[in-house]
Amino acid sequence: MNLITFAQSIPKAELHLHIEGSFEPELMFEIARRNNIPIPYNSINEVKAAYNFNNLQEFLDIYYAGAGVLIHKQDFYDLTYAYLCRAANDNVKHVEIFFDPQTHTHRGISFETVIEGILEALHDARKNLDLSSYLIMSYLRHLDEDDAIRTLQQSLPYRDHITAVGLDSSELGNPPSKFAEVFSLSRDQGYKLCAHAGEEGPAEYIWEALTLLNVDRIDHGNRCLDDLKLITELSNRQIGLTICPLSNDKLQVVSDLSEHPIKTMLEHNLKATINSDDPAYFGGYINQNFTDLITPIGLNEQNIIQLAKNSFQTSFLPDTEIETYLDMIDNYVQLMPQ
Ligand SMILES: Nc1ncnc2[nH]cnc12
Ligand SMILES: [Zn+2]
Repeated sequence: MNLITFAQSIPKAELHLHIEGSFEPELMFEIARRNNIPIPYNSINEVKAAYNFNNLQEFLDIYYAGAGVLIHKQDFYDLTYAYLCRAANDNVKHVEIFFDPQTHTHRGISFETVIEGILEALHDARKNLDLSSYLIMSYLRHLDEDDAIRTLQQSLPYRDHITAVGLDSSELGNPPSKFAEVFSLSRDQGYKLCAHAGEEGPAEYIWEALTLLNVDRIDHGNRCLDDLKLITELSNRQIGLTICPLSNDKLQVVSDLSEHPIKTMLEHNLKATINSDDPAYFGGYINQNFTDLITPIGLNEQNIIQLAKNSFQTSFLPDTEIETYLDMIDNYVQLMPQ
């Protein structure tokens, strides 16, 4: 079996996926049409041509505009179910999905509409696709902390359906320290914690996420490699890093995929994982992220096995379920044809 097929077929978890970032242009056109919302593009090709970004903010401007056509519970259901089908097709067994409630509540869409559409799709995928899933509610860091606290309060009726909270959007100038209180309140509610840090922001933001927010996992974290002490801390504590190679390439976090640091991270014993972030905008889902790295950085079979194991080991699943998935990977490796 060649390495590409090996990476595509290995059981894996996806831990860094913004549901709004899985909005394919075809579905965007369809939902815009049925909701009677004009969009500033004449064709799918015109949309795709606009997906050319010099940095995170240029992407976010287009991403928030795209999310603006989502109005009804059915829209959120369709968006989520479409992603889950693609994930299952990539041999993803468990997903931990971000949603950005404030992106929608600020447009007058209720928290209930958003979450109920998403939860119904997650439920159907458990049944129809045998796909396990958790939901992560992400606070928008370009807004203030009081807004995040109001969002936390809105989430409480759904407490049992949300596993963790996250922190995303424009990183530079919006350090984790701005959100220390809402993260502490979220932990009091029993939510697990993660935060985007060190994507465009400095290693210092990763320290803040660890020491001021007390996160269980870091999203991205690329810039940890600038700080030897931080590498040691992350490695000693085996903190998960949800790395997104195609995102890093498209947002110019790395100059070229051949410069991608994930292999170096594994060499430092960091718990790196591969994820797709916003696959509709960055050119591919999780398997594309694996396979596009194989040649440019020389990802080998052992690296692929390690990345797949890391994805379950750093998930929010209970230990017994993690063990079951690790056994599934071992069986897959043992039984694969040479
Ligand atoms: N890569 C990313 N970084 C920060 N916020 C995001 N929201 C969606 N994708 C994001
Ligand atoms: Zn992200």
